[in-house]
Amino acid sequence: MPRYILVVDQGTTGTRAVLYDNEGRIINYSYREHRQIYPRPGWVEHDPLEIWRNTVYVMKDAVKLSEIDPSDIVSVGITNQRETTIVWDKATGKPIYNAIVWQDTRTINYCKSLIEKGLSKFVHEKTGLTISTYFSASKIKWILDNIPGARDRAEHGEILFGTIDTWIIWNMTRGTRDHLTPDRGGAHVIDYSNASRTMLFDIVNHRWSIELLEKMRIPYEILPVVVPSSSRKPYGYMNKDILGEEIPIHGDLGDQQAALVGQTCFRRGEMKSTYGTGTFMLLNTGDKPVHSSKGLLTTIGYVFEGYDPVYALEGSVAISGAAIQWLRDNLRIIRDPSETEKLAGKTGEIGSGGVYFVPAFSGLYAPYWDMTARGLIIGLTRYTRIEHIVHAVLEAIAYQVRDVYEAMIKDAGIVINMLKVDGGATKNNYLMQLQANILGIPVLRPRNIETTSLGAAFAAGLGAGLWRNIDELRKLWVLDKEFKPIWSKEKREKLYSGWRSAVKRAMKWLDEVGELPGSGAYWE
Ligand SMILES: Nc1ncnc2c1ncn2[C@@H]1O[C@H](COP(=O)(O)OP(=O)(O)O)[C@@H](O)[C@H]1O
Ligand SMILES: O=P(O)(O)OC[C@H](O)CO
Repeated sequence: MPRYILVVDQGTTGTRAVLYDNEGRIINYSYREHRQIYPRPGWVEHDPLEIWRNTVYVMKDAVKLSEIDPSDIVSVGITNQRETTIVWDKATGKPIYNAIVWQDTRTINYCKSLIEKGLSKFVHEKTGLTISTYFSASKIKWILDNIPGARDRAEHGEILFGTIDTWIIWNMTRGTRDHLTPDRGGAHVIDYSNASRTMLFDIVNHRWSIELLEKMRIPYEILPVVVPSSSRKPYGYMNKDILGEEIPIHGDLGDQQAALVGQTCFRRGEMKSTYGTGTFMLLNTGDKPVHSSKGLLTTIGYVFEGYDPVYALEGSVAISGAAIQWLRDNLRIIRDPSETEKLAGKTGEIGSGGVYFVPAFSGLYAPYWDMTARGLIIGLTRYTRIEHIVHAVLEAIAYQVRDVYEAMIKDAGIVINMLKVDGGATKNNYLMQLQANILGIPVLRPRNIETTSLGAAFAAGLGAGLWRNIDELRKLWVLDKEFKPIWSKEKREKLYSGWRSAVKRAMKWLDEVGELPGSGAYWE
């Protein structure tokens, strides 16, 4: 009898439902983009109800396209853009505010105040994170402080907080009876990997940090229950109204941790880089957290029932594929991301012609962690054409990975001699070749670049007993193409040092110029 796993991969740009068989092969998938809402400079929101509607649509569509019987789906796995924050009414299911997206920088002044109060060391030791607008904590606080009545309702248990996985699982199980939190209207859960991105979770003792909740005045009552990323007991069952069958949900992972799993980086020292809206490089550091001194985050990789927890060092880059979207949506110089490959290819030996693009749209994340940096294009001359700028945008994606790679080898003290890559932007062969040239090591792309959804399928399938252990999963990774570096060391280092100079100029921009008319991005 055929047996399938249905995965929902809810990303920053869009939502994908993918059906996998028990060999880890994609049977079919469906995808839908959602609106990016920018109410002010630096603010980024999504409509949670639109995301839920899209989730239902893509699940139904993927099942229809696959022509399978939903009763053959043994489990559902969820993976999601992390940190993005939703607070909703437990009774009506209505969000009390839009989802505040991980890239949103409205809480910059609040985060600065936490740093000024000397909380950086405490936060880093407890949560593994650097105080930043990036994580959920300051976003929750913004909603509680700014939406009338929210704090009071939170204290009375009327509203719930969740990251996107929480929101989707709650909606999937809403109205069903057999789930982990019967008093909350649906399964109100978050897995360890997602919890470790809230800046409220104690990653050593595996519990919500009461000290941090008190310091930020966030009521415990609104927090979800933390569950294993792969669980034998389902968190709940998807409501029969959705696909006509009640299907158990056994897997939940933040998308970057899911990609680590999908790339089968199960051993200490194994690493991957995922190129989606942002780029995220994760290194498996085994069952103990490694604290970084070079601007990397320490995070929970995954917690699979029956295994030791796995920690990771993470280099997060906020803007990579998003810069391509910006070329398409804001500058309108391309119609489709794939055009960048051809345009950049036109430049030949000239490359970007001395142009650098620093996409600090949400400040700079790893390894710089500068919330006050803003984007720039530098090195322009009258010679510069669209293709040089496009080239500089692709280079920026690759240079940011080099920055993180440098921090990774220094922090972890290991030799890294190849990089496994995945995510939407890795379709771009030109970008992958640039990446190998800029790193000076081979770049390996697997046949399935939807590694994020594959990781969630592995988590759900392990929980449901479709696969017996992680060794079975390792065999399912298949190489598509290896990109070998071809630049000389001299060329590589010269161009990279130009990048470092460009980054320096983008840093501290808001500190230097203050708030300019029209740039109003702050929440006081
Ligand atoms: N051929 C391409 N070249 C460069 N970037 C691309 C290409 N195709 C897609 N992208 C970028 O990849 C991103 C989508 O990848 P995906 O893995 O689906 O992201 P997410 O999970 O963040 O939604 C978009 O930001 C898009 O601009
Ligand atoms: O939506 P993605 O794939 O760019 O991933 C977003 C990350 O999870 C943010 O931390």
